[in-house]
Amino acid sequence: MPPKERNIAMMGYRSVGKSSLSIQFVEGQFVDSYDPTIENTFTKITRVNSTEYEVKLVDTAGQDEYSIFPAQYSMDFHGYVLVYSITSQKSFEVIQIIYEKLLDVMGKAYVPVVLVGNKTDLHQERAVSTEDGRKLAESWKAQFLETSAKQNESVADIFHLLLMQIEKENGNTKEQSSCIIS
Ligand SMILES: Nc1nc2c(ncn2[C@@H]2O[C@H](COP(=O)(O)OP(=O)(O)OP(=O)(O)O)[C@@H](O)[C@H]2O)c(=O)[nH]1
Repeated sequence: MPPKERNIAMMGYRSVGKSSLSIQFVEGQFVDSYDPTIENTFTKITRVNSTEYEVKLVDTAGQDEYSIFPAQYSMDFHGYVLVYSITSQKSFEVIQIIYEKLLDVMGKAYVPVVLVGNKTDLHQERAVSTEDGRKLAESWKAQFLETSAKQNESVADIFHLLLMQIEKENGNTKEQSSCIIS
């Protein structure tokens, strides 16, 4: 069977680590420099349980509270990774605005989303509590993870959870049990 194609967009405020998470997932490395993204697309074959997926990952340009939701990201996407940095309250506020705009532009009450609080290695600079992140995700009925792109902590789990969430949305629940990522 050919892999299932899944298109996923990474969204969030500037400099929260969208590119770093994408590169860590796809290439298994962390580059400690900052180069603002315009748009990048990555492809990776990944397996969740016995199903193979071809993930097309679109790393978008950072957005702020004034950005209009880019129309090109409202079509042909199966799910969204919404990223903030645990060191930035502003990025946490912006992600809520991005989520509202996403639902609005999709005209749906539910869209497969994983909320990600990145940069957990910078715990001394933490500005957003785990509890606040979890509560926000609960209010969205979304999955929630805290990650470190730098230390490769929970990075693959983001995509694993989202792929499962997308399966559920498509009515395929058999893959909700135990999971293996490769
Ligand atoms: N300590 C630490 N730094 C990180 C982490 N993830 C990203 N960074 C750093 O944060 C800065 C911004 O990372 P990017 O991945 O470029 O962020 P982005 O969200 O893609 O930024 P835009 O392209 O502007 O939207 C870079 O200097 C990264 O090295 C992390 O988990 N821990």
